[in-house]
Amino acid sequence: MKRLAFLSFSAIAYAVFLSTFLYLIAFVAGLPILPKSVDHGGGAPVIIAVLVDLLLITAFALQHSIMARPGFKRLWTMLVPEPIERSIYVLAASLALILLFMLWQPVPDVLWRVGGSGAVLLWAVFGLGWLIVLLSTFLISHFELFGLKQSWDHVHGRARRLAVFRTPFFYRLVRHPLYSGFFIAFWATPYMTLGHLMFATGMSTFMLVAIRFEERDLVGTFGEDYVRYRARTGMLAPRLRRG
Ligand SMILES: C[S@@+](CC[C@H](N)C(=O)[O-])C[C@H]1O[C@@H](n2cnc3c(N)ncnc32)[C@H](O)[C@@H]1O
Repeated sequence: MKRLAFLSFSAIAYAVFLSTFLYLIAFVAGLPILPKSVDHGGGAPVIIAVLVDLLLITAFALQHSIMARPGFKRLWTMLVPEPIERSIYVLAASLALILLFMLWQPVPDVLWRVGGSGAVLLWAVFGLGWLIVLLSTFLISHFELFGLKQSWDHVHGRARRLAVFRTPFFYRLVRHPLYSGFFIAFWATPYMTLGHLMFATGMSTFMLVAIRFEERDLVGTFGEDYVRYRARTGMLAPRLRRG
């Protein structure tokens, strides 16, 4: 019974994540039909908008960075059941994003506006970024990344498996293709406002910091395999020269 309750919780967390992820795509695209997007809804004075937006990005970054650390997970799983620890993380990350969507204050000053075929090209790059994000989650292990696999295994009485070092497809060339996809999706736009620039800059800074922490953990987990991989692979873009 408890196992099924865990699985239901993980399924709900996954559904919340999926809805949040889809909303994020529309939010960054600035779709005017949304109640709130990076460019629509709200109307605070610029200084208030900048402060609120920076706080929202910082809250998201802190939630993500703290809850992903092995030390935090060790302490946290003394309080919460291990099979749903990842689902709680996924739910917390989604809630931090929902908070950002709700309270985001657009700063509508336009920095660039591209029309015609340039706009089509930029939208295509934007779509490609999201596709890379989604594909990368499946390359690493989509259902494990979003907590479903852990509670599924628990229902079937399977012991928790150790992390496996993988370098499939994009990962052969780039160590963090999922983040590369986010970089592309956040920056490729035919209509860049000051608010969007703040969002893209804040999230990009967070990802660069997150990579430092993640790589430290990955070296701790996979040791020399990861050190050698790091030496031969690009961080966010493929290396042009081998060395
Ligand atoms: C949100 S994913 C991001 C993965 C990577 N930073 C990227 O941008 O593609 C984070 C999880 O992926 C795992 N991970 C990252 N690189 C990995 C690899 N080469 N093999 C296995 N797991 C990896 C980390 O341990 C962490 O649990």
